[in-house]
Amino acid sequence: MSLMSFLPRSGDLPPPDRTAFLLDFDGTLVEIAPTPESVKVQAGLLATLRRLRRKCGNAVAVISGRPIDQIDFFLGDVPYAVAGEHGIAIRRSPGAPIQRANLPAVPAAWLKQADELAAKYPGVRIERKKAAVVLHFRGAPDAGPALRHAAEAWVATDPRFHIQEAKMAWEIRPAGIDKGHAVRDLMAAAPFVGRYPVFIGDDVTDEDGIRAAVALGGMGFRIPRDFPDPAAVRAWLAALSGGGNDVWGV
Ligand SMILES: O=P(O)(O)OC[C@H]1O[C@H](O[C@H]2O[C@H](CO)[C@@H](O)[C@H](O)[C@H]2O)[C@H](O)[C@@H](O)[C@@H]1O
Repeated sequence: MSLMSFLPRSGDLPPPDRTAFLLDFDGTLVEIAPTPESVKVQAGLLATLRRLRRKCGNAVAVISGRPIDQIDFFLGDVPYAVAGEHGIAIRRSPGAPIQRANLPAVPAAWLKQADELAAKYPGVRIERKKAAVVLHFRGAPDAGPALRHAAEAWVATDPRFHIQEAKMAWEIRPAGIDKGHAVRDLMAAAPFVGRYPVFIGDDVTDEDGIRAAVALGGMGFRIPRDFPDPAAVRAWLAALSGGGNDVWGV
């Protein structure tokens, strides 16, 4: 497939000094892997993001469901800003303090039951975050409905929490903050403020970011609707980062 055949309306982008990139991580910049820790950052991605940052006056952020320290592990200080845990934690620039929304912790009883479910269904992984717990069933697909059933029973007792549908996973987390919040927060300050936001994601949680980018007058793209896969996103960003300022070289 040629580069041009999958480019989503790139000609509509304003020049680099007026555009900001807000990028999801799993399934967008990197391919989905069997476990959260086994994702591979493809050769060239870091160089592409560095070039894009230079070209766009630093207006490049990663907005992930992962905690910020995991994004740091995979991408270092390459993104200028990082939002983690679907917007609960935000770091506005490299080295800046992380700002966390004040949200309730997942009840200890739910965490205990989650561990019991993992023991009952080999292959199920429990990922704990500061304000959430993720029930991963990529290693045990048949356990998905039972895990969902348990999660629904939990949130039915406490309306402060909801279930975030994810890829082969159910995430139980506090309601009220989503990736749209992260987009609005980052876009309110330099170097993002006043720019045209371009959000790229692949999952249900990214729809909040896409809606927010569009509401701010920008664009949102979703894999596989607009790009076939993360390789296509990386190729597009690489072309933009290397192109001329007039038409972004693509
Ligand atoms: O918002 P994202 O950056 O897309 O993060 C979403 C979740 O990604 C991770 O889980 C997903 O990716 C794993 C690695 O490819 C995969 O094994 C798993 O099945 C997926 O659900 C991460 O573990 C979660 O914390 C993120 O919320």
